[in-house]
Amino acid sequence: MEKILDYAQPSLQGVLRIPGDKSVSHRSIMFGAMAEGTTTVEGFLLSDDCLATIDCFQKLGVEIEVDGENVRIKSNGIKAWKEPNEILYTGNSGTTTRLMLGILAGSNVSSVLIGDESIQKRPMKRVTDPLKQMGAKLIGRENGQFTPIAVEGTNLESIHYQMPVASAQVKSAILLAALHAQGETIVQEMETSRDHTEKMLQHFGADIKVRNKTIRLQGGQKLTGTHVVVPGDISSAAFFLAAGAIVPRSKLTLTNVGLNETRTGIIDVLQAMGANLSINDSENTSHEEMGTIEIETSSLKGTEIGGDLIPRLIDEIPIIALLATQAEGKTVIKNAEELKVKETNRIDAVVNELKKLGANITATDDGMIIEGPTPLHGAELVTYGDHRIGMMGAIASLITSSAVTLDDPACISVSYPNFFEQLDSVRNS
Ligand SMILES: O=C(O)C1=C[C@@H](OP(=O)(O)O)[C@@H](O)[C@H](O)C1
Ligand SMILES: C=C(OP(=O)(O)O)C(=O)O
Repeated sequence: MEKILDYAQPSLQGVLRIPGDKSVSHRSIMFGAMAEGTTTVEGFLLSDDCLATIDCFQKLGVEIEVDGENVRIKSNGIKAWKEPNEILYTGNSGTTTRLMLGILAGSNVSSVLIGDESIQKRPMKRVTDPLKQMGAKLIGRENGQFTPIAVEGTNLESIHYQMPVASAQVKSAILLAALHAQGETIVQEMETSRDHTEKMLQHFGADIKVRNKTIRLQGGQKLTGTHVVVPGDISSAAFFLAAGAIVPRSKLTLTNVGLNETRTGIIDVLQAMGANLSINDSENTSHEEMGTIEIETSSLKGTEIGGDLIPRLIDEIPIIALLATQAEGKTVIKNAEELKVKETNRIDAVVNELKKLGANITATDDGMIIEGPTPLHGAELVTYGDHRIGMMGAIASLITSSAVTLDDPACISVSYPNFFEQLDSVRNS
């Protein structure tokens, strides 16, 4: 059902505790299911994508109890999983689909993976190709390019793999397969992508070496159940960082924000644009860095975003584009062609929807160019079923001169189920 967002010149004030990181939440379940013993998770993100991951492992016979944001996983390790008698449904989640392929390849069960309409269009060959080189038995639509994909768990060999694309999902699928393969696997990245898998492997007791964008992992290592504290998701925080910067008379404090440096590109961009923000990174209860960020209404200037910054903010580009519409001068986003294979083609979706609001924005082959500042007006926006496009539209509505209609606000629960509740809690008027 559509949602009409009609806010009369609001300001934003208050404190928000940012909900759990989606990438770390997925991995906490996956690692807990592969490990021997009990794993307890604190701050788990109860979003549609992460619930899809839980559902897949429950179908594999892993005992998982969810009590609010606390999750308990009991497993006797990957060899104890049972063959699922149902298809594993990965919903809208690229992370679930791609990482599961790596994990299942080295298990001793046979299974079939399928996702929603968006997942069925997203490229899987980037994962199935290296996994097949490791000996994985995978059969997917169009030669392993798309789901549904059937996986027959088998004994895997190690691989020396030069990543052709900066993708943490590809890297993680290979590393998780490598854990159950024979010999040492080496993965070389062109640009450093998020390293939650590497950090969590260490946290669960594995020996992994990372140096100069080269990762080495010896196969046959056992993981041991442990306690995981999930930091808040900086990709979710990004929407409120942007809102705090562009909505007049605003000041927001965001607590519990994950500050892993492979994810903090949004902070670098806000600083380059001249935003009024401060970070206190003294909270230290997780194996991942976390802290509090304060942001105030800011005068922004355009900036250039490309190169190795892109993987550090890939999911934040929709909201950065909105920021850029309010910045003085030109913002150029380049080397971001990966946006075309996300939940939807995010270059086209961002450009189409921001244009409807009156933005001066042009799509390029590998990104977009935005000229600002431009006053924005209301319009009927399409989310394309993409949570990040939906949240970009909702934040834009805080500064539009008239109402914004979102066709499918429900898609936001893929990563941020309490987004509107949190927005209402800091919004005056
Ligand atoms: O590994 C992960 O948890 C993710 C990796 C990124 O995707 P790619 O690996 O396709 O870049 C990111 O866009 C996605 O939201 C989550
Ligand atoms: C791209 C995203 O997630 P996934 O690839 O897991 O669907 C995202 O959350 O923006």
